[in-house]
Amino acid sequence: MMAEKPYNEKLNDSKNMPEAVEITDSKAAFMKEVTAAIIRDGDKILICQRAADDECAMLWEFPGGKRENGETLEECIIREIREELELDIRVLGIFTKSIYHFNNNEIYFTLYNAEIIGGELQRNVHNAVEWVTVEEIGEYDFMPADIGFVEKILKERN
Ligand SMILES: Nc1nc2c([nH]c(=O)n2[C@H]2C[C@H](O)[C@@H](COP(=O)(O)OP(=O)(O)OP(=O)(O)O)O2)c(=O)[nH]1
Repeated sequence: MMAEKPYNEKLNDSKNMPEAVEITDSKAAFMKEVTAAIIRDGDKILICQRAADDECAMLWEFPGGKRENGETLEECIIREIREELELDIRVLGIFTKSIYHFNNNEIYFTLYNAEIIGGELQRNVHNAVEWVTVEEIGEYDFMPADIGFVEKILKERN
């Protein structure tokens, strides 16, 4: 059993990340594979605010969600973006992977770079969606697990 990590401990260690994680029933209760996307249009990035009645209400995030059984991580991000925003995306590559620990949970994140190839933006689950520049993104209150991602975006802006 892995020792519990402090709430805000983040690991951004892609070297140790497997491409996909086999989740057995005994692990499923505390381990999630989550995909999210940095969707860019010109110099803007699409960010989303979680709904008021949601886990982590009103914090900002990159759109995405949990992998379902039988789908790959790429299929997962394409499905989630379609469900949440009614956009069709093309995955351009992996921006980063990380493992985030909180309470007794582990989230295996894969954050993709993606571009829109179709659809009309709808807000099916979020409280708000905004297109922001890299200069503006630091002003938003992101989910704890995303703070490292935002820092990496800021660092790589040039
Ligand atoms: N989509 C997304 N989830 C994030 C981010 N940061 C972060 O900590 N999370 C967490 C919140 C959840 O515990 C988990 C994914 O949640 P979700 O609620 O979006 O997943 P889902 O669409 O599959 O949701 P559901 O069907 O279970 O309601 O990852 C992020 O940037 N994007």
